[in-house]
Amino acid sequence: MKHLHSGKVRDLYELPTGELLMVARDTISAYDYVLDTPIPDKGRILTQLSLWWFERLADLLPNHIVSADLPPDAPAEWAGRAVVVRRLDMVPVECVARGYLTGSGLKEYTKTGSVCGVALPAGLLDGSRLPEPIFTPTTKAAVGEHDEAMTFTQVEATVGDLAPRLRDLTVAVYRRGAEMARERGIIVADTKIELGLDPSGELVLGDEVLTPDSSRFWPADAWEPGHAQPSFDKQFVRDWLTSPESGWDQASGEAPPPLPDEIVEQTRARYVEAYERITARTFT
Ligand SMILES: N#Cc1c(N)ncnc1-c1cnn(Cc2cccc(F)c2)c1
Repeated sequence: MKHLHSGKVRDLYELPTGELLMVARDTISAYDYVLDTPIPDKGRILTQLSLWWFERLADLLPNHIVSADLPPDAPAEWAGRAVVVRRLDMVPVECVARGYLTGSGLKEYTKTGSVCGVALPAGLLDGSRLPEPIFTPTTKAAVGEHDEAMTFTQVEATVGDLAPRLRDLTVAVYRRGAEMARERGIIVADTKIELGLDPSGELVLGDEVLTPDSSRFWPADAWEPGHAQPSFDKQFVRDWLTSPESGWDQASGEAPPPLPDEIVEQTRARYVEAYERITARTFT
């Protein structure tokens, strides 16, 4: 099969049928680096979680999933982490919705009092819940570049009449995911979805959806506005990398060192826990 694209943690191939195969790797990224040490089963866990969400979002909009069965000419090791999807004409906007303020949104808010042109109440802190979830689109930056915030006017200039539908669908997907995850003790602070047009001009949900790679997952019981919230899945990795034990100096510009087995195991357990809590299924 033909290799089309490699992201930090996923690859995209074209099948002889013209459909695409989206393959999730066991890699994890932290501090803008793809770490050398894989997290066993991460690709399978997040693929299965995403498939579970696609089913629960099907009443909101159609999706690109064709099959979770491994195509005949794909390597057996991809089983459970490769999904056949139909080809879409992807919208050139990263569709992001935020229910909480942190990261680049907080940075913009601190400077301007708004995010992507949306004015927010004064006095919000890192991790504050927003009065309502907001659409905070960005450009699709080239590899190695950073996405740039877009105002709704810029989205309209880019996609025309699709703009309000991108906004409404992105916020609706976020609301559904955030509500269901919160009932299971996980805050989804924000999420990025990919939308594309099918040949009939219908907007279709692509990519992966509501995973810890496409969203910020926070443990609800640790939520406390005013400082950076602990990541549900990446905190063990972040804490070790920034501890003296790793010997890594982030300011050096050098790539992080390999992770100890203990950190790998704890991180794998967090992915399993997120999957099992949200889906109420046992990961096997
Ligand atoms: N999903 C989807 C999709 C589709 N259904 N049709 C056409 N293009 C795409 C598509 C193009 N880039 N990406 C991002 C991406 C995803 C997975 C792995 C990667 F390396 C990169 C998605």
